[in-house]
Amino acid sequence: MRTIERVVARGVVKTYGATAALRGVNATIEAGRLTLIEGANGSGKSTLLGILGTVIRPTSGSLDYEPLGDDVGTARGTIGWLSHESLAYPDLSGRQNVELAAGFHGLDAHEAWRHAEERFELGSFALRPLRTCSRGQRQRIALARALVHQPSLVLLDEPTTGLDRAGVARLLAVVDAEVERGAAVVVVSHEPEVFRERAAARLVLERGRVVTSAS
Ligand SMILES: Nc1ncnc2c1ncn2[C@@H]1O[C@H](COP(=O)(O)OP(=O)(O)OP(=O)(O)O)[C@@H](O)[C@H]1O
Repeated sequence: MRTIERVVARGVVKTYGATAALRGVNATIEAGRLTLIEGANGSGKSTLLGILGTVIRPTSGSLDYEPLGDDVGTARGTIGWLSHESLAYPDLSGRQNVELAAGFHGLDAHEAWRHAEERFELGSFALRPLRTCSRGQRQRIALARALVHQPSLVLLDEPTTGLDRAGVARLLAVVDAEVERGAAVVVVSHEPEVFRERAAARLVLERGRVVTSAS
């Protein structure tokens, strides 16, 4: 699989009717480091993550997934996404969800499950229908699913949601391992202090604009 080394957003605008969610965002996301996106409710964080993840089309502006280029279809195969709506099937078990995602990426489902089970410490809860799992358990399965194909761009929207202290510690270990592996990891969080010390770059949004960009 070809990998993304850098994502460059230039002049990205996204409007929903009369609402301007993003008003000309310039940003560079680099591989091998954690980029933290911060901002108040409604400042455009999830919209920006959605655009980086190719699930939302910008109204104007451009995205370049270096060295793959601007074709979102090519980039999509190497993106891992953890979102509010974990995009998983509630009637399937966690294991089936992970195996399905592995199959989607052309991986051996059994092998992918064994690896995910060990890495994310997925206990017997992962064998029950997802809808019967707690929020924290679902979040762990969603993370396992998002990372099953070793994506080079990892997008995590509010990844601490529903996690207890041990869960947050486990999540941070996964974030560190992904950065170490060389992935570009982007986190949107209302708890930025949890990530700040390991974030090599920060983007602070205010009403659709980047007001602080530090690395
Ligand atoms: N599908 C949509 N249709 C209409 N307006 C939208 C849509 N998605 C987002 N918006 C608007 O765009 C703006 C930015 O929303 P976005 O969800 O990106 O903000 P956010 O910073 O992630 O917010 P939060 O911290 O509350 O999750 C908001 O004013 C929101 O109401």
